Amino acid sequence: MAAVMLSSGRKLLQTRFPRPPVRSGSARPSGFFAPSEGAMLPAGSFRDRLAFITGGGTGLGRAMTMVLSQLGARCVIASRKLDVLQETAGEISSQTGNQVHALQCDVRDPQAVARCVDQMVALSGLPDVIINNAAGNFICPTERLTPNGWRSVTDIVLNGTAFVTLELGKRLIQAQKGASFLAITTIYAESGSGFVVPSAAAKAGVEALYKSLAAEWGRYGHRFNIIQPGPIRTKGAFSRLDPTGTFEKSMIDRIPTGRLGKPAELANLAAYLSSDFASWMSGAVIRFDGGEYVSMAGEFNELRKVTPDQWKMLEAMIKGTKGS
Ligand SMILES: CCCCCCCCCCC/C=C\C=C\C(=O)SCCNC(=O)CCNC(=O)[C@H](O)C(C)(C)COP(=O)(O)OP(=O)(O)OC[C@H]1O[C@@H](n2cnc3c(N)ncnc32)[C@H](O)[C@@H]1OP(=O)(O)O
Ligand SMILES: NC(=O)C1=CN([C@@H]2O[C@H](COP(=O)(O)OP(=O)(O)OC[C@H]3O[C@@H](n4cnc5c(N)ncnc54)[C@H](OP(=O)(O)O)[C@@H]3O)[C@@H](O)[C@H]2O)C=CC1
Repeated sequence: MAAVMLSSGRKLLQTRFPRPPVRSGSARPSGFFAPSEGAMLPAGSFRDRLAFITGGGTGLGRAMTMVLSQLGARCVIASRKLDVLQETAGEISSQTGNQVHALQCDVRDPQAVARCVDQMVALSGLPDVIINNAAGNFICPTERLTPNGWRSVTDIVLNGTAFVTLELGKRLIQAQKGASFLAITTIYAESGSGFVVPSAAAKAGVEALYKSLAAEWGRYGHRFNIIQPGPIRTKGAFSRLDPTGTFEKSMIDRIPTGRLGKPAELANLAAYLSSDFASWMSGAVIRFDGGEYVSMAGEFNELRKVTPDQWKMLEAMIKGTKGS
């Protein structure tokens, strides 16, 4: 705690500062921002709730399924690879004691989505929580992209999210059941980004879809929110976006909190947004990136590299300038 003193000597307020780095002499900001893992919400927050998570077998989808299951939810995870889903479902349910069902579903195919929802309804009913997390992506100069390459990403990300949302939305409306919809996009959905253009275009489309439905379907008891994660190590993402590992250090260097995110951190935010604690939250777009986006955006942020001695010199030069 640090007190701010007024000139009168009176204490104005007390501010809590993050703990200093553990390693003395370390200049890495990550020491200030240690991740907390473990479920953040009270136990039982999702008791009697059913959650449907696309791409729930791997990476961030797996982490979100784990936290929801720890908090009492029954979960259904769906993607193309049934063996991967079944392994994850078995591991999570044996740890949490709550049911996790694995259903094969290619979200690019609206009929497959309808069949998957039929199977979920037969097993457990309609969901209270829907997380559109499935995605495809790869780095590629846009002039090298084929129409099929474009389709392979946009079909999963934009059409897949739309097919899942339409299928479940219509059935929930028919059943007069409210639900929380969450989409996982990315920070460049807002800025755009070269070299991942199909993903940028599709994720921007997902954001428009979810913001639009937040306005239109609130009357049916549906909330729609979006998380834009920054870099979080998963095999699926890093093997396709930094296959040689060359860019990781420069990426971490531009993140003000000095580290990558952790799947469990993202999962806690997703659980909060999907929970009753967030029942007044709809249409929100939450950037969750350790500060990477603003760090890349600010024109002067590279001045972090200027040393104190260099600042002395710069200040003298600036102050020595007379006139315009
Ligand atoms: C300064 C650099 C910083 C680097 C930072 C690194 C880390 C950054 C982390 C931050 C990440 C931010 C956002 C992340 C968003 C994500 O979505 S990550 C999730 C990634 N996960 C996945 O992609 C999993 C699923 N993916 C797949 O299944 C496949 O990759 C694919 C291609 C999307 C779909 O598979 P499939 O349908 O089987 O498709 P294919 O038949 O294999 O291919 C279809 C067409 O696409 C062409 N293609 C495929 N790969 C490439 C490539 N690498 N380059 C060019 N073209 C490619 C393929 O040739 C096919 O087209 P044609 O038939 O015309 O040949
Ligand atoms: N990791 C990161 O740094 C970031 C990730 N994100 C987003 O987070 C989410 C999860 O990514 P991450 O966990 O890293 O990567 P993964 O590759 O692990 O996750 C992608 C998931 O999507 C599933 N999937 C792909 N295609 C389809 C399909 N046609 N139908 C159904 N499911 C499909 C995959 O399963 P299967 O192969 O079995 O179909 C896989 O489980 C994505 O939306 C991604 O865009 C955003 C920003 C940063």
